[in-house]
Amino acid sequence: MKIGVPREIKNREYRVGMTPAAVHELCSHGHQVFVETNAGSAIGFSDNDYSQAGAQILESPRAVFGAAEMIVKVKEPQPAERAMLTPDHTLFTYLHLAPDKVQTDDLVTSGATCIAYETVTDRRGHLPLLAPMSEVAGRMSIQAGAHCLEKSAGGRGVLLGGVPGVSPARVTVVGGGVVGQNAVAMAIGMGAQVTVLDRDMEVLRNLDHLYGNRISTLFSTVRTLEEAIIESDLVIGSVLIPGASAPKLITRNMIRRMPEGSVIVDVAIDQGGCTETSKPTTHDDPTYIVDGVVHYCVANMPGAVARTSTLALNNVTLPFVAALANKGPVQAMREDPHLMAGLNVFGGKVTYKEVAEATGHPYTDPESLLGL
Ligand SMILES: NC(=O)C1=CN([C@@H]2O[C@H](COP(=O)(O)OP(=O)(O)OC[C@H]3O[C@@H](n4cnc5c(N)ncnc54)[C@H](O)[C@@H]3O)[C@@H](O)[C@H]2O)C=CC1
Ligand SMILES: CC(=O)C(=O)O
Ligand SMILES: [Mg+2]
Repeated sequence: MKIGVPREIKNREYRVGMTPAAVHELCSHGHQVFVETNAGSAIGFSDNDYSQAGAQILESPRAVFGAAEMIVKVKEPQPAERAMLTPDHTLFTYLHLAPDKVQTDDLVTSGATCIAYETVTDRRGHLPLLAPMSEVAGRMSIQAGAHCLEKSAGGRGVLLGGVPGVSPARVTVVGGGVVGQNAVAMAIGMGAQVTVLDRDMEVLRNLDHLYGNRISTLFSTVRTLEEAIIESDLVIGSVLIPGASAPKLITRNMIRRMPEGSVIVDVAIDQGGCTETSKPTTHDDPTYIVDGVVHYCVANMPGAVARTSTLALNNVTLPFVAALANKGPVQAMREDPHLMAGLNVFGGKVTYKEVAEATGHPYTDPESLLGL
């Protein structure tokens, strides 16, 4: 198969869809890989590294899209990239379609086969292609939050760990999944006082087992959430209902009652955000203030630590890229229901229920389309 790796064009996005090691693996299976010039140069993967791995370097995104049958990326395709997609393309990348009707409409119009990393599943029902970026974003969320709590960033001037004789900051993590668990680990490491809310008792039991009375766990209801939020210095928004728009659990009324200069890091912003006041921001301009509360809502947080993130992402995507290339996308999905769970748009039809519901497109069952 002919595989294309364009340079990412989202704001401050330095990750790349395939590392030279991944390219080498694909080429050794007999595939052809086309990499856009400088696709990885910002994180130490030069054009020469890719050439030595067996790739052909092309000068423009148009040349890559023109040469390739499958496009392997990191972030959702931007408008200029969507305009280059055709029914002959398979697109394998993060998509986050539910809160993004415009992108969904464009992918439907393109006729391409669009497989979203974030809805591919595994045997345990987890999301293996989202997990490494959630690990990164969860760890970063506490770093970002600690910085936003500083006065110069608009925060209330609180140190997460406090000092002897002065209480530590109160950190509330809403959603104890992969982002949440990594945020908890960092917040504890920095000496904060941590509360985690979730609706899955197994998640809360595991956290309790790990940290005992170092943290508080709360079953998430409107009441417990409200009580925790209004007392927090730092809130991490990390809920997810796979494929769906994030529920707006944290209301404007709760935010109004938080202390002046407190901080919300809404990691769930890529699915639309879990507060009523969240809107996506960029690494260039990551925060804004509503009712005295600093909001950090960067939708591609792992892009800031792009080398670590690219290596972590390739560890999990490579087996799927290889299966798609070796078998062809339709056969690969027929043989693997977990890969098929990633199919969001196919031949002009929306094949993921939550995306169809959120964007007003009719839903088509992927099994029927793939002839199962
Ligand atoms: N902004 C960024 O750069 C990045 C954002 N993310 C996003 O972070 C979000 C979280 O991802 P993961 O931790 O991997 O998901 P996950 O599925 O591992 O965890 C989500 C948790 O939310 C919980 N939850 C669902 N409804 C809830 C409710 N009403 N109250 C409390 N908890 C509830 C679930 O039980 C689950 O434990 C996703 O939207 C993901 O796309 C991930 C990586 C990077
Ligand atoms: C998951 C995601 O949105 C990211 O890594 O940018
Ligand atoms: Mg206030």
